[in-house]
Amino acid sequence: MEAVQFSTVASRHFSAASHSFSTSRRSWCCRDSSNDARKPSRFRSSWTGSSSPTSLSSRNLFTRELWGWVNSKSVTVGRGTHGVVVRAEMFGQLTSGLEAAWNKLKGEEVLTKENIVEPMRDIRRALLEADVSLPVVRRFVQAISEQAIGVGLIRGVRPDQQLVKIVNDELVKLMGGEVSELVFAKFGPTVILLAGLQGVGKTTVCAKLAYYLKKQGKSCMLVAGDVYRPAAIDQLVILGEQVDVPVYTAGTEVKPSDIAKQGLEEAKKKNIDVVIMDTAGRLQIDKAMMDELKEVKRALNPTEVLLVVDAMTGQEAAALVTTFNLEIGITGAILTKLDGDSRGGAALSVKEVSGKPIKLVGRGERMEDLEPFYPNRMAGRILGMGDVLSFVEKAQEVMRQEDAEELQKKIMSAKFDFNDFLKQTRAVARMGSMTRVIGMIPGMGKVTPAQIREAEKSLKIMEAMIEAMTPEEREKPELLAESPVRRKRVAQESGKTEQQVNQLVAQLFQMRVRMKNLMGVMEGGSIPALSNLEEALKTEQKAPPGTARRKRRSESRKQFVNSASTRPNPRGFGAGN
Ligand SMILES: Nc1nc2c(ncn2[C@@H]2O[C@H](COP(=O)(O)OP(=O)(O)OP(=O)(O)O)[C@@H](O)[C@H]2O)c(=O)[nH]1
Repeated sequence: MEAVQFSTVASRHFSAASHSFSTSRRSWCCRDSSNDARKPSRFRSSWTGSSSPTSLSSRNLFTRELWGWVNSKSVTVGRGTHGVVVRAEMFGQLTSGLEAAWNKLKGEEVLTKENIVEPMRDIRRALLEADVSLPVVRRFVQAISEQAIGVGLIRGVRPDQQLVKIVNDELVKLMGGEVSELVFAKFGPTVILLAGLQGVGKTTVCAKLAYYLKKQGKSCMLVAGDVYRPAAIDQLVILGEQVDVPVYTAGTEVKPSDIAKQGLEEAKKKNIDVVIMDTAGRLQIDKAMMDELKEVKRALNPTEVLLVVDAMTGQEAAALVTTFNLEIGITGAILTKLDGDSRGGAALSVKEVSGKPIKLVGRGERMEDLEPFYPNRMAGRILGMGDVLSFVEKAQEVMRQEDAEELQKKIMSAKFDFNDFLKQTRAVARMGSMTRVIGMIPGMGKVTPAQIREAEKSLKIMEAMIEAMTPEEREKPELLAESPVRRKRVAQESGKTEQQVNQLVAQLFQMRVRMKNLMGVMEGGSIPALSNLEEALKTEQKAPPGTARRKRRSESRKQFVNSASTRPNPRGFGAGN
């Protein structure tokens, strides 16, 4: 068998051969699927030939190949039909609990309200056992169920894999979505105040953080503010030496807020970039500790106030973050001891319960064991299903491309109907907020938030009217164009005015012509086509009043006449029937 590295030939020639991913060899193997003979040159010719890699058939092949990949015996994704079990080391119990949920869906064709009941119960149980707080679990399961029922069928993707993807995306959201970066002061030293209960790893985090920031080229200074445990000062000095960072100490007789002020002055004199202040912990929250922290905070005016919490305390960690935030005001949390026997409750609950992000995580006792908290990586680890996730993402991408191609055909033949309209609007909604989507369209940079809000409102109104149409009317808008009675019915059923329905129908016909024209401009390539599109948009905007519109109107009329099986009433919308 001709084995090649995926990164080289196979990546470019993906759909020309069938692939299997062997985890033991960590390389991609390509085999000509139509002919077992080993003919690497044939792969090349099929891709340098006339058939475009983006043609519909090649994409179908691509989907099939991916399907083969993820189902091949050598792929290690979960138990049962996939063969070997891969379980994330971290949160092992949670991972196997969730695995039970996917397994319940084996053999199902689609996700339905009925067949997700059991998996949802498993997900709920797994999260509760991981010590995730109950309200968080409730919201999470609710969100998953809603999406699972509403999700469309993706060709080649099994329902259990779809569910894995939905759970993954929700887990990422639950943990805050994006990485929450540390904030640095614009002028003078950045001050990071660390707080937390006894033994959670504060002192260790001080040094780890200095080590982490030093690697980013920042000079650091540690300030020893734990005056109640003399050993804590010594510990900080030793750790400071270990990471080669100066430590400011003033003994145990000085008030922590004074130590803070003196330390900060010293750092300013030395032009230090970041000052990290260690504070005393307590066995549990008490008023004296909170008052002292408030005083230190006032003295330092810190850029970041980070609460250090122990991951092994589960949802208790989330409750602590909430309390500290209410009492002293914090900017985020650092979760330590994630390398230990933590069940996941803390990582999953902190953001949702307290509203404050986990900024960093400690995963060991060594100085280098501190890293940013990546919600997506964490979700991946919890699920232990990297292969399935990337497969579903790729399949979704392929589906989007196929959709786009079908859409393109409809646009070119001016057959774009209300079903397409609804489908496209919903697809856009799935891509994220309107602001984000608009931001990706060339020439749309100057759209104001107010305009976007208006557009979102209009889309909702349009959706309501389209939903009140019969399937036949959606497919053949001509029926509505010809019949005021139908339009009146749609208006009544959707709770909108007849004028709004008339406008919507008229807009669809105008849209058909405009899109056909623009698609014509875009044909022929990607990058030049994009600039052509921008040019076309600009020309449309610049055209003297009346010219473009007149041209569009006449084309719109022509198109309308062509597309209607019977001609609409020449008196136009609103004329009696
Ligand atoms: N396994 C593991 N151990 C850690 C981690 N972070 C800290 N520790 C250990 O936890 C213990 C307590 O850490 P300290 O830094 O002394 O905790 P502290 O919060 O400063 O404690 P007090 O000074 O008593 O308030 C030490 O043995 C550390 O080595 C971590 O991420 N993983």
